[in-house]
Amino acid sequence: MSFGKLKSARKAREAHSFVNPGSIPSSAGTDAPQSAHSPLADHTGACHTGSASRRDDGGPHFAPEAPVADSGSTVQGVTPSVDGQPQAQLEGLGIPPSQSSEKTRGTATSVDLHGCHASLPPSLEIRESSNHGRGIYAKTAQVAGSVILSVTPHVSVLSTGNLSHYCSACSGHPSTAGLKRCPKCKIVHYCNSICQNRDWMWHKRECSALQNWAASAPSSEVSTPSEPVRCLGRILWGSQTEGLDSVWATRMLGHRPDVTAPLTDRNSLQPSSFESHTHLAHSLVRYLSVASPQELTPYGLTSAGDLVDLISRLTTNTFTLTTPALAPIGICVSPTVAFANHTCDPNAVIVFPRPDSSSPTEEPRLNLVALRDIAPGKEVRISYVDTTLPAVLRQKELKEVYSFVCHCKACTRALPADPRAALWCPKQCGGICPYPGQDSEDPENVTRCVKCNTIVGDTGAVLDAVRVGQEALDKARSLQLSDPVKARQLTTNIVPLLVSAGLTPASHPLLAMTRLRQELLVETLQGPGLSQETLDEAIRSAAKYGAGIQALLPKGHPVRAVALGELGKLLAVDEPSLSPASDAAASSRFPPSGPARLKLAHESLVKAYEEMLIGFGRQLGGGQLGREIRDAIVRLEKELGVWTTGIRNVLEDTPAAGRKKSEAAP
Ligand SMILES: C[S@@+](CC[C@H](N)C(=O)[O-])C[C@H]1O[C@@H](n2cnc3c(N)ncnc32)[C@H](O)[C@@H]1O
Repeated sequence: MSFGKLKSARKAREAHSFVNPGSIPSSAGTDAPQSAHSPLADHTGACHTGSASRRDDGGPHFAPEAPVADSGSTVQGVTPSVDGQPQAQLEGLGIPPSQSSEKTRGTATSVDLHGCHASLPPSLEIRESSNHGRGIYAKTAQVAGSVILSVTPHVSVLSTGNLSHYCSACSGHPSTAGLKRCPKCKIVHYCNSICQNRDWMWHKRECSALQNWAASAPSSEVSTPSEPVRCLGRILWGSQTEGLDSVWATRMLGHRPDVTAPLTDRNSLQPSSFESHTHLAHSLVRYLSVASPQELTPYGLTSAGDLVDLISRLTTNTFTLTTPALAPIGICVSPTVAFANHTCDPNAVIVFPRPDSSSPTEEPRLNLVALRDIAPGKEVRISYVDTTLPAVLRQKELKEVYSFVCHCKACTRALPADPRAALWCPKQCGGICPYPGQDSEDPENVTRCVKCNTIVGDTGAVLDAVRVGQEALDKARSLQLSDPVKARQLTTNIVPLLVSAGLTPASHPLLAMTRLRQELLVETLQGPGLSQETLDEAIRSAAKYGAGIQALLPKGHPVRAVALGELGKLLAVDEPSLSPASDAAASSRFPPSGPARLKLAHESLVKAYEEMLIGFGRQLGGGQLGREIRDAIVRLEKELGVWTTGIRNVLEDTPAAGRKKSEAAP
């Protein structure tokens, strides 16, 4: 199989995360390119903002639905911008400090949506509970793999680094014809004039704002505003277009608490987020060319505080926009899906599968898919964070970004050891030991195998390895694009260190490091210098990552399906140098060579396809990725057939040839 097929999967870095709901990845400067949630986080991200839908005439407009809280991903991690705004201007905006406030919520039952969420099918309803507000509930049974809800997000924007690689209207990634650049701003790109015309209503005002921003940017690195800024721009211009009194705009901007009282405002901000929100507010006013808070009135905002409220809602209610293979490429807002609440053991996920049947004018299409059967009356829950992370890290993110403490079973259940934070038993009995506590000075700070009770000797060394691993992971991620060679070298050094410290493949940060290593190795395979050694090392990383993921995520989880698919694709790549059949060592080596390797590839791809039918929607055929995997299976079966036929011929020919020879002998 040719190598090109790998490319589509290669950047599916965190699969998990926010919606990706899971997420808007935390990225550095406000105006530095930001990525969405980590892919591993369950892709979930919700939004709190309003909704807009496309008109039949092709022009976008805001639907008459009110915005609601979204879940999912978020503009978390929006940090101070580097746009050159002097800090003193922050005070000038008069943004008030965070205060605590008490939220009152009704107890129980169905919520009157005031006709605001026409996109909600009859199989679902919104109910409100006393402890986590409104949520999506199944009215009828939902089977694992069924699409519970499918909507075109009201607003979606690409992350800055992806603006020239994906279409700003449909988020497509045309491989052959290439993308056409907007001749005016020279920043956004489209598949063709259909996509360009469809986006014009959104892009019209954005186009001049982008040009103004670039003209005043202090350097080329910050010549494009970050995606949260561009997303907010589209939301505000959209509110004006639709009318500030429209249901969408009023809910979006918090004008009508009778229709919806957004859960998130500046009062629920964590102190850690306040600075980043303030910087985002600064970037936004610059983008809108607003010189004072008074000039925000045409957008329905009466003060800088209103602006911070809006940013807070965006932060907790934005979903990560991903490719069909879960690579985060931007953010989007869907007020209806934003009703979905969080759990670390979700029964649903958000994906963007792009099935064969999809029309580019409806893409990007967000699909909420059931991961397991959901009985009538049960709440449909997604995860806002990467569920492969240990509870302590999940809780930290939920608190900082979404301002709540998760009390789900995965967070509260007293497990003897969570595989996300575990070591192998030092006696190698097959059991695992939980990570020791943080206080390595404490003589009582022991950890033991949950199976045979053996005590881990040097807990300090384990804690050191975990800390060094986390630092190296952060560093390698930050270098991934700018200096991939250095990033790869870091993974080469650190993975063995974590393994020798005893960490299991599913534990953090080893799992994430293995994944990053796989990505970086796959990058090097794209060029002409494909070596057997690098290919095999990429396969080993993919296999270890796959084993870790399978220990943590349920069957059918899209992240797990993608991991299996990537392993299968790597195994199916033509080997640059086949091991000679006589090489005795080759029979016990992983990965195997020749037909054994192809068989393994076939097994992985078939498993991946079965799981994709769940995670990416059975009625969508697993989406674009499912289609690709199915085609890869067919190609591989042909290839395996050739091998099998070749072997059969050799077996059949040998005695026959011998027979012929002896028959011919005088
Ligand atoms: C995207 S909204 C979800 C819809 C929200 N419940 C509402 O009524 O609008 C995200 C917010 O819902 C609340 N939430 C979601 N999941 C929760 C959970 N498991 N426990 C407590 N609060 C939760 C938090 O306030 C969070 O910031």
